[in-house]
Amino acid sequence: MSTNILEVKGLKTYYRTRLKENVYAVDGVDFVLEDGKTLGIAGESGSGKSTLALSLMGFYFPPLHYKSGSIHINGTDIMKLSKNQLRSQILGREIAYIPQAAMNALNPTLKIIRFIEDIMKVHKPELSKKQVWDMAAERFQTLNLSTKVLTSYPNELSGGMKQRTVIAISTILNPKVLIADEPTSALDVTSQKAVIKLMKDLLDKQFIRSLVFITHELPLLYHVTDEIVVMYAGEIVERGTAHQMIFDPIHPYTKKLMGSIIVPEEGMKGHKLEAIPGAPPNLKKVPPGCRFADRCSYATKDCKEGKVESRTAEGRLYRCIFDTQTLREWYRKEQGDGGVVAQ
Ligand SMILES: Nc1ncnc2c1ncn2[C@@H]1O[C@H](COP(=O)(O)OP(=O)(O)OP(=O)(O)O)[C@@H](O)[C@H]1O
Repeated sequence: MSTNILEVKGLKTYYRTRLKENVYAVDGVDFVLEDGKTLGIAGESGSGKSTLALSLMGFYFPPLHYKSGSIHINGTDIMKLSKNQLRSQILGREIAYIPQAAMNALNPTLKIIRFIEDIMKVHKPELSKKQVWDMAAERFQTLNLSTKVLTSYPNELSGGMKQRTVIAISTILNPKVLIADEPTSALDVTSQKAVIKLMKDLLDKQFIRSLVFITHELPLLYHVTDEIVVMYAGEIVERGTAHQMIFDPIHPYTKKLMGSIIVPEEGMKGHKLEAIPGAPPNLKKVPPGCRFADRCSYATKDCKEGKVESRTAEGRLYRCIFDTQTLREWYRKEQGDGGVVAQ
């Protein structure tokens, strides 16, 4: 029987700005991640991906606040834990998180081995310095990273190597889930591929069991994840298998997101490239109906005014008032309009 390593129900979190306004960045998110599975989270900048990641880790420090909902990590309700319990029992062991631009946050005055020693001092204090070195060297070798990296300073490493090193350090305790926020952004294509390969190696060698990979580049997820969710304005608007989401998106936003990609990935052929007109709604005051309605060419009065619930069809979930048949019919009529097909 499969178990859920991550279970999120009705999660709402928000930022309280200095002007005392609330930004509803994660606004009623539900999803589960089964043990052994990989999940991609995609969406435009500002859709709430990073806030969702921070929220999942229980990182509630002003201006970020928890409003409601539950987060279970491997069966534990993390909202019931103290900050200390969260740090000693969950973070690093059950779940590890690599924030955006983590590679640039490494203290430049410390050699890489020092970061690993610091983790071990907290989690495995019984290990000697030599044992920590041997363990780190073995792990780096297994992941095809040179052990020379361990004695290097962060600034001596290239961007791609720094990112792979951060990933290796963050997973040294074999967490069950790794949440990686934009781990490939700001890297050249070769380095991006090396990072993806490293993620796959971590999964294959069971150093991690599950992965949540966040990116604004939806097609990249095809190579690493079983399923993808697309976020828009703080909500999940569609969830399906990676293949469904990339080759047969149903929600008009996912469809447009795929149509706006600049560099189609291997195995995909881009159609007419088209930017998504307009901008996402202001998350301080979200519209009552579908949040994408103002940018959607199919939107009606009902979309703008009525509450739009998630619905399931063909094993996927999407938030739109139209059924899949109607949407597909419209897409067929506009064929060539921003779709992506398998080559
Ligand atoms: N510290 C903050 N204070 C107030 N609002 C914030 C803060 N950080 C983010 N936000 C707002 O929360 C919303 C969600 O932002 P978030 O960074 O989670 O989006 P994202 O999808 O991860 O975007 P990106 O890909 O650019 O990181 C946005 O409207 C953003 O402006």
